[in-house]
Amino acid sequence: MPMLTLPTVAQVLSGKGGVGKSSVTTQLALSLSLAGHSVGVLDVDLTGPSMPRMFNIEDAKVTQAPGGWLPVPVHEADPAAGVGQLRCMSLGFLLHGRGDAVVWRGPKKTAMVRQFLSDVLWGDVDYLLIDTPPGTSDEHISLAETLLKDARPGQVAGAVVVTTPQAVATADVRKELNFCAKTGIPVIGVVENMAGFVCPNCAECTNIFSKGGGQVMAQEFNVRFLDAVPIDPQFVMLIETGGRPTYPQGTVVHGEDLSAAGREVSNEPARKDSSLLADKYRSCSLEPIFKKITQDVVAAIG
Ligand SMILES: Nc1ncnc2c1ncn2[C@@H]1O[C@H](COP(=O)(O)OP(=O)(O)OP(=O)(O)O)[C@@H](O)[C@H]1O
Ligand code: SF4
Repeated sequence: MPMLTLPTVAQVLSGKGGVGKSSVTTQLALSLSLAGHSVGVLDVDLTGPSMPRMFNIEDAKVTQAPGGWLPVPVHEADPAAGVGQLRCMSLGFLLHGRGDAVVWRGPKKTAMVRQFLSDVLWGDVDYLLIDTPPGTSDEHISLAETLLKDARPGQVAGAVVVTTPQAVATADVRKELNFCAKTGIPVIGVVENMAGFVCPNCAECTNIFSKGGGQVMAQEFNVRFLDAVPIDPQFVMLIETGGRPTYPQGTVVHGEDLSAAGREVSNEPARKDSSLLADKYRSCSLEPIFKKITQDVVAAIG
């Protein structure tokens, strides 16, 4: 296999499922692109690809061009506004239906990961973020083998490791940090996600999943602690709907409050440029935290 021509690569990893890897990947990508960088996101969560939904580009199709696949644009660059382009590649775009199950054995997953790393035409992208499935499965081993064997020196920036604070999560995430050490993947830092819930009414912080577990783990492994990200109901909506328009607060039809469940306005024409997502991201209370995490990641990558 020839040397990879990828831009700087950072993987988002966690030994535990559901801790927010895909959410963190999405926010890092938006934060980087809104800071003017050109960004690619590769979704190697082959059995549960969530990037197309999170970016609100579920119905997009990947185009085959001479030399490889063209990734799907999330938004285009807008130099006047200081915004860089954002592109995404996911197996989700290649499946026939949204509910299709991917039941593949290891060799097929390995082949797909290698193909994603070599055959996607990212173009002029500054950073490539890779969203991974939980654990240390076939996808992780194939990624590590391919990147460390075929990448140029310095091309693989390392891993952002996501955990939630409680011991049951950090126990699994410790295994991921040991995996990084064994395979030689540098750890950029640890994000402690879902660290407390700040009440929107009284600003009281309740530590639903305990607190500080990610920070303690980072100290133990002598790696950078990037930040703690609280639980934010507005953020769930942003991630769940991919920025799609939802009914405004207090929309009651036939006695049903459509805004309460964050129901989407289905007849609203789709905004192809996903600028809605960027707008909602900017107004989310977690934006300053992700902005700081992104700056620290960029500083660490150098
Ligand atoms: N800080 C947060 N505040 C509120 N909700 C969050 C936060 N982080 C993640 N979530 C929500 O938690 C759920 C799981 O997040 P996500 O899909 O990013 O996790 P994951 O680790 O990628 O999952 P998987 O292991 O299935 O790939 C999503 O519904 C997301 O909206
Ligand atoms: S103090 Fe508790 S009950 Fe009161 S508004 Fe805040 S979270 Fe809700």
